[in-house]
Amino acid sequence: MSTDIYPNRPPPSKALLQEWLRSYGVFTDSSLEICSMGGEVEDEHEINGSVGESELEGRGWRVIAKRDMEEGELLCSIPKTVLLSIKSSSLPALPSSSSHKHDQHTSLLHLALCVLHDFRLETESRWYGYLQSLPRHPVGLGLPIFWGMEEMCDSLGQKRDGEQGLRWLEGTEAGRDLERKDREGMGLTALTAFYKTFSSHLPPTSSHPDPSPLSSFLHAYSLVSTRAFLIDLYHTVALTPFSDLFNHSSTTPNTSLLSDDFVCHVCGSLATCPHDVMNNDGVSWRLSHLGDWERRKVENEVDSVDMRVERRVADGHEIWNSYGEGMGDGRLLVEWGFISEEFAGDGLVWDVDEMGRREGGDWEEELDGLGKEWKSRKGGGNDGDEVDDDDDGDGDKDNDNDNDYDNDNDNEALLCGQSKSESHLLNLDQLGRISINIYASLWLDQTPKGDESSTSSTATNEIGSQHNLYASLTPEQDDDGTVKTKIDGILDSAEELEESWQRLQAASLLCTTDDKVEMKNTDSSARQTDSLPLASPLTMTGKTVRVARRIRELLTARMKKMYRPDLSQEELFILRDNLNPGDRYRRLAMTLSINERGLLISALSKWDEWLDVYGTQRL
Ligand SMILES: C[S@@+](CC[C@H](N)C(=O)[O-])C[C@H]1O[C@@H](n2cnc3c(N)ncnc32)[C@H](O)[C@@H]1O
Repeated sequence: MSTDIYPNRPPPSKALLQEWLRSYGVFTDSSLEICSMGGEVEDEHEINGSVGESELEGRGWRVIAKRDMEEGELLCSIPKTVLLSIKSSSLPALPSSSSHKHDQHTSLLHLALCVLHDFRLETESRWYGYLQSLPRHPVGLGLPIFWGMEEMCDSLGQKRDGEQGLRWLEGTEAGRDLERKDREGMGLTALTAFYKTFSSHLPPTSSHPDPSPLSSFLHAYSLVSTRAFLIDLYHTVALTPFSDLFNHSSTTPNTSLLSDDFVCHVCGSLATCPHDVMNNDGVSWRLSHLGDWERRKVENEVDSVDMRVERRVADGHEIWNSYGEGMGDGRLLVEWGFISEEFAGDGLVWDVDEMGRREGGDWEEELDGLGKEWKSRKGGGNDGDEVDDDDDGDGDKDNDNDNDYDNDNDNEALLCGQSKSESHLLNLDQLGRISINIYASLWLDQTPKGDESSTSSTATNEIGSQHNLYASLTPEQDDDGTVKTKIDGILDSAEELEESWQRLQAASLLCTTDDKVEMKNTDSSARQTDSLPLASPLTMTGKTVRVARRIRELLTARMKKMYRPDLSQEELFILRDNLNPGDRYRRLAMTLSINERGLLISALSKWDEWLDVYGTQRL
């Protein structure tokens, strides 16, 4: 099945795009070269090696610097009059429908309808020179939401590949994201319903007198969802010609989109306009936050979307944009149809309700308190605002994996602090460390001493017990008899855990395997007298040990949710490496799954090592 987009037009042409950009006054630095992404061997295999250059050009572009480019240089400047948005499209306004509320998601759907309208106008559209350059294959651009969907597949083989790919996404961050999208009405059902409601609203054109199939709308939606940017209060999301040619890097982007968003929401003017309300100084309230010089500038300049070099690029290297901070592969796959394996973002995430907590209220307030206290115990200070200055000058995506967590310099630790992107997140970070938020949640679930019978370490329903303990900061008596607040109790326990882990690590470096075995079999109090660091472990409080066991269960349960959890990493690698060249979706999904399993395995091995020594203590 295919779309009815440009059925009789030539393949995407770079020359036509460049001519169109020039004619609409788009500035691009002369040292930027638009190159095809389709030249990879993998792609050639996919279409049996029988492709010409023009066909490859339909598979997407990237931008290369043809000289060294320094910080601050202007890469491109796109007048906002060139943007394709709901406001600029010639599609007549949609009738208001009570069943479709107006939010960012419906804006994307609406914009997709506008784009389809302009596709249907073919050469009569003012954006033809731009739209003809956009990728046409695969239909739906290979976004997982369409994997296995008959209308979006070129062949039975592709359908099977998509269906299998979806299985491999089970239990992964991408799989969870797809489920969430569906739950929140942003899945395939919602897209199909939208098109069913509004397709009759697309006017017939001379090239397309008949309605377009659903696949055309879904393809237009994929283009919008993978290349539209949030611009300003007037356009909201829009397609921005040329700016959308830059690929994404999560770790070392060279540039980002710059747009003044404080335009008039009625007419889009950046300069003072008749819709503005003036303050006592005769200045529009909308522009009153600007200094005199900046105000004069916005009153006189052409309003544009700009991109500047923010990290130097070396001659011959690709220029990477940032589609957003802290983007992990799960999200990249679901929203943009690719993975970068840069291991950025928050790692693996658990939902609040999976942990038996409720969003908002006491829980989040107390997490704020916990985060603050954790920071101050770890020495405050570094809020992670420091500039990443490790640029080695080659502009390469060197995988330097910035630490995304406040005050956590110990990569080997068992625990990490709160995520900078979302302080309430319950996650296992990219370094295999459990967040203090998860630790706190499980710590609170431990039944107070005296009711040990219900704290079996294997009872899975322990996650989910809602004690509402966060509601109180009242001091209480802990396992060891001391009286402390909940937050102090949690952090003392976390510190106790980390200290014991550090001793274990130090001991592992110094001891032979025999020593370790001996230690495992020795009563902890007896070990205090030995001279090696290994032989001087702390005596853990029972609650800390119980939490450690629950963390182990949490990690194991997550692993079991994945497709074929019985396979080892080695077996998975062999399976993946033996896939047919055309099994693109399966390869992507398996790679994501293998990487997430690797993270779980590395975290599990740390907790196993710790429990091997401390888990045998009598609780
Ligand atoms: C805004 S466009 C970027 C330009 C695009 N390559 C093109 O052909 O015009 C976003 C799409 O580019 C591709 N892309 C972006 N960054 C990528 C990366 N790091 N690796 C592979 N593909 C990438 C994905 O297909 C994504 O949906």
